Amino acid sequence: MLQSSQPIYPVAGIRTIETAAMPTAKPPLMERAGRASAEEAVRLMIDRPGALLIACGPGNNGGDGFVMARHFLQAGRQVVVAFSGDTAKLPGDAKKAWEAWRDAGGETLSDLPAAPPEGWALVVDALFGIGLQRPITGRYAEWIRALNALPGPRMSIDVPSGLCADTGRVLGVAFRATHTVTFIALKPGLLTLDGPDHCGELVVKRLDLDANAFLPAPGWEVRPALFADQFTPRRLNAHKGLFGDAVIIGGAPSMCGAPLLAGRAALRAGAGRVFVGLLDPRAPAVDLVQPELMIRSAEHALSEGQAIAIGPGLGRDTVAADLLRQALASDHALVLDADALNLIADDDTLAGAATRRHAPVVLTPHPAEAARLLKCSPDQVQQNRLDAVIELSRRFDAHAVLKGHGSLIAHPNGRWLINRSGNPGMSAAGMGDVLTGLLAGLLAQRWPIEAAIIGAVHLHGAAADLLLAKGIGPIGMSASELPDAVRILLNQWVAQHHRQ
Ligand SMILES: NC(=O)C1=CN([C@@H]2O[C@H](COP(=O)(O)OP(=O)(O)OC[C@H]3O[C@@H](n4cnc5c(N)ncnc54)[C@H](O)[C@@H]3O)[C@@H](O)[C@H]2O)[C@@H](O)CC1
Ligand SMILES: [K+]
Repeated sequence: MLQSSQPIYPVAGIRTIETAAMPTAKPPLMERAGRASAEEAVRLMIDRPGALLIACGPGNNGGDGFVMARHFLQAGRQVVVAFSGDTAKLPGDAKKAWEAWRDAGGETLSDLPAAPPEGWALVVDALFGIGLQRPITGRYAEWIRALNALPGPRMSIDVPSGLCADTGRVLGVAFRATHTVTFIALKPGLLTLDGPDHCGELVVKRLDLDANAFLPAPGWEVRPALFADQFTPRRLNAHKGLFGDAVIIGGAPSMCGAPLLAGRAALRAGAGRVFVGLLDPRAPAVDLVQPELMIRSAEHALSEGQAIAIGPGLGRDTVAADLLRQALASDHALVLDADALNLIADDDTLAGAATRRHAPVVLTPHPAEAARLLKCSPDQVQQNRLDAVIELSRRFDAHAVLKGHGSLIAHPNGRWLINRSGNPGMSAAGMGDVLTGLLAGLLAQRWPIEAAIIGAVHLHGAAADLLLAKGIGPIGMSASELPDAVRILLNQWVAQHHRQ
């Protein structure tokens, strides 16, 4: 079954939904959140007898922790609650949750207790959620460090404490959960930058709310269901002309590997023919590993194909700039990667030509390339990856993909998505070239632009995940291994989709 995509809301959106839903919510949202957390915790504690520890913070995230604790107490389970704040200062709902815990006979410790000899059945982080406002210091930082050092499963309520729910940045120090139960909908910071490293397994509890009915989602999680319309089985009476021609331009002297990798990926993604236009005059006339690739001079290749990707190993000299100018003037869908992005960042005329294009443009920068395009530092891009990709798309009136864990996609219509496939095996040279080739390959087959981008980004990560599952990586996974895995997945997905 191709699972449908889940909506993603920044904190401001979650707040809007909460405010709209709260007045009429029966049972109240905090009761639902605490109960949902308890249900998830039960699953994690199967075969783990003994007490669980819940560390509660000074806001409503702490309130969820008190509700959860009460459920376990009432179910006869040993539960220890630590809360170092002043109960008189708890916000309304959290105060009620603490009172209900106290009235049920629960005790609250003002400091973290020593772990029992057999360890905790589960450690629960209910310190901070979406209300985190600044870096964590002092006692809360000490608590988080101590909790992180404990063995066994560790669960975060809503957001790992210390993680910015909008950006995935660690503010000071952050709880490292093995499991995170998040409420109402996904948040961007759980899915990109340092978010996935801190969330562990991520579960969404909607609290019986249809978030989209309160506020249309601005962003979505990437899932194959979003591009499954393109999964067409091939007719028996098919020929290569039906699957389009992809063109890859790049390969200045000593940089021919990059466009060849992209070309191989385009072939494995199903393009009928792939032209690779190389700048290096001494480049080999044939790729002996992949002789199907049609190697041409860069100039010659530009006159072929339905989709062009330019940039891998392109270099930045005047010949490269001139080729880019020609590619921008063509009527084809155009993928700009690597040095094509660097050239545009340095030349306002080229940037203007990219922005004014009628046919679609896709920018696929890594954070350093995005920084050059946005005239800021890579750190600034990483501080808020979502804002950066939206700004890139807006500034160039183009589709933009910001690479890195939790790759982000922004479309000129304002819609954005976050991809969750992929693993650290992809931190290797040539992986970006493979993504560029996949995009060109899907565009050549006339996938609509959004489906091609979402599909290529997801396939790229999913292929690496398939290799990982076979023991090929993360250490030593190489870009040349990805295209074969892409082919396996695409064929599986098409077959699966048509069995449903
Ligand atoms: N509002 C609602 O309707 C619901 C809220 N829920 C829970 O409530 C959470 C949000 O609650 P809040 O808005 O109270 O926010 P939090 O509980 O995340 O934290 C806010 C509190 O922490 C303090 N604080 C923020 N950053 C700090 C720092 N670095 N060091 C020390 N103190 C810091 C603030 O002054 C405030 O007291 C959600 O994440 C979720 O867990 C759920 O119960 C679902 C319903
Ligand atoms: K938390």
